[in-house]
Amino acid sequence: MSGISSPKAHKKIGVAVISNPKGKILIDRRKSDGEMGGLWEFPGGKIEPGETVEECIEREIKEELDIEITVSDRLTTITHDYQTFTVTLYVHLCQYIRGKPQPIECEEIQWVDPFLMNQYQFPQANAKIINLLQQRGIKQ
Ligand SMILES: Nc1nc2c([nH]c(=O)n2[C@H]2C[C@H](O)[C@@H](COP(=O)(O)OP(=O)(O)OP(=O)(O)O)O2)c(=O)[nH]1
Ligand SMILES: [Mg+2]
Repeated sequence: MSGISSPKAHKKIGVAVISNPKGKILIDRRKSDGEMGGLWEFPGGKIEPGETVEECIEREIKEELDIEITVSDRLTTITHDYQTFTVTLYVHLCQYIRGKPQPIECEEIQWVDPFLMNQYQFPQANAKIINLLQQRGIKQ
């Protein structure tokens, strides 16, 4: 044990669970070269200073996918410790309104049934989101 360790970065992320009228949810695959490369995620990104979570989600979805959505209730908030940083995901349910999703910042996009999400590889922090979506699916 030696040396001074600087605290881990803590990223605060607005995350959109966008559903369409068929009950499918939009996921995107992260670029293969970056952090968590090639993993699937729910679209979203870093909350900027002065921004609400809802504003962040609307902005990120326009920037990343160029579609129009409605941001509804918070589904959950998850804090997860990765090896090199900590992340808090502020996850909101959202409804797809219009526009064809464009893979502007990602590798690819898919609409998936929540019960088929186990076939996709997501970051560790996402397990709870997927469980919640599957529980909701059963209740409906
Ligand atoms: N968007 C999104 N990010 C997620 C999910 N699960 C998860 O662990 N993350 C992590 C991965 C990234 O470290 C971070 C989001 O980073 P980002 O790459 O979308 O955001 P950003 O461009 O604003 O951030 P950065 O490149 O400046 O670090 O949150 C998820 O489902 N969606
Ligand atoms: Mg992002």
